[in-house]
Amino acid sequence: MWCRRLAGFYPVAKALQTHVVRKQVLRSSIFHKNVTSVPRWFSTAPEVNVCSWVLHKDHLEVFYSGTCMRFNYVWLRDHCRSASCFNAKTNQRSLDTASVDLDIQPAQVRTDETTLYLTWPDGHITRYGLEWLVQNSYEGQQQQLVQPRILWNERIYKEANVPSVSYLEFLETNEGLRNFLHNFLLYGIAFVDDVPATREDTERIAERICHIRETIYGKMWDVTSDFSREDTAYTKLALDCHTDTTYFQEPCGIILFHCVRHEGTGGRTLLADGFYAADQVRHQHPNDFELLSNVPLKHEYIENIAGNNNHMVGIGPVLNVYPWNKELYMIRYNNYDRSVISTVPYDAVQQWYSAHRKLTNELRRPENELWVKLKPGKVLFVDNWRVLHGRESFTGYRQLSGCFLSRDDVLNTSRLLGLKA
Ligand SMILES: C[N+](C)(C)CCCC[C@H](N)C(=O)O
Ligand SMILES: O=C(O)CCC(=O)C(=O)O
Ligand SMILES: [Fe+2]
Repeated sequence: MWCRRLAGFYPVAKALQTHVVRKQVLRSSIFHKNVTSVPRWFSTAPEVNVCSWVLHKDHLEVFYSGTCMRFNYVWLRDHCRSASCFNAKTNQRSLDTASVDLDIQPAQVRTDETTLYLTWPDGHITRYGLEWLVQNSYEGQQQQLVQPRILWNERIYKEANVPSVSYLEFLETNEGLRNFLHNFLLYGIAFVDDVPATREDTERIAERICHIRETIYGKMWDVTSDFSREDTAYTKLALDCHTDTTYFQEPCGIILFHCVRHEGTGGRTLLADGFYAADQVRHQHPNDFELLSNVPLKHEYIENIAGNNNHMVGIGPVLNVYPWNKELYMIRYNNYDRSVISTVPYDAVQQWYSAHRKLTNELRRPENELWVKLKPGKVLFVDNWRVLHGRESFTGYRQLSGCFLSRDDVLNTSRLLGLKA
């Protein structure tokens, strides 16, 4: 663990044991040339949320609310929330960061029960709420998920009995929409029932959340087996699980599928939680996980038919993780659209194929597959950055209406409804 815990760090423990309450002002003269840290801790209160801090040569170490945080001095100056540095109305920085001396150090530091006060050499005073610091420090962020989720296989998803929302609740109540988005964020899939089986009503459902992401497929699209586009999706063939638009630099965040007509057999939809599968790889074969998150790949879409001339290229690894907490945020997996691998030498290529195979094996485990038959009236939302979809081959006329949404926009609406997203 990066952060030194209370029990293991003597000066803090000692300060707490003896309930030392010292409100002191430290002058910058305590920075001795050969001393990298000042071996004295200062605490503000003997109670649970005691704050202790120590000035080091190049950072301020703050212990508060069970978290040991280290702050760079330029950062502390740059994030100043005073009226002259930050516009609280627009939430924008007014301070010109380039005007901050990169060797800046505070002239004075003190804390009380709730706040850290820093006085800078020019006399400017910065105040930080201690809770704000916990929330916004690197150490605090490492202990949090950007997006809390429930990873699932078939059993977990089915046992959760996640309710669908009805067309009317979804359109007419904020609670209906909020519950729907809550489940969608947790599981990466969600259903709206009783939707009139038309393109227009599917569009209405989409636009209840945000505006539609128009792409080379248009705003609303229909998938029929007419080979109207140069892609296997437009046939009756089975499709292995994949994410869509891997060949966009930013793959579409959300897909809506509404099977408005099917007269025939087969055509069930396959869903698999890519993050569940990737997490199995992370635990069982950490090096493979690492490789899949580091090797960038190209995906490509080329079509040349009347009215549709496109050449799209997207570059990025299969697994995308936030560097500070290793949380997965996007999987880019489409073996149909994966282009030439030319970004790594031959020996890494072998390892990459082996890692890719492990992920594929996880994705294809029958117990990880959720099969659903989409019927007219049921709209499926898929988090295309997380959940893979596929389909069984089919016979007869089948028409799938749908559209894409941008992830940013769906998260925006979710946040406005009070959800953590
Ligand atoms: C969903 N919609 C029918 C519009 C797109 C079909 C795109 C198929 C493509 N192979 C991909 O995976 O992106
Ligand atoms: O036909 C289907 O069920 C899905 C086709 C597909 O993968 C797509 O349209 O992206
Ligand atoms: Fe697809």
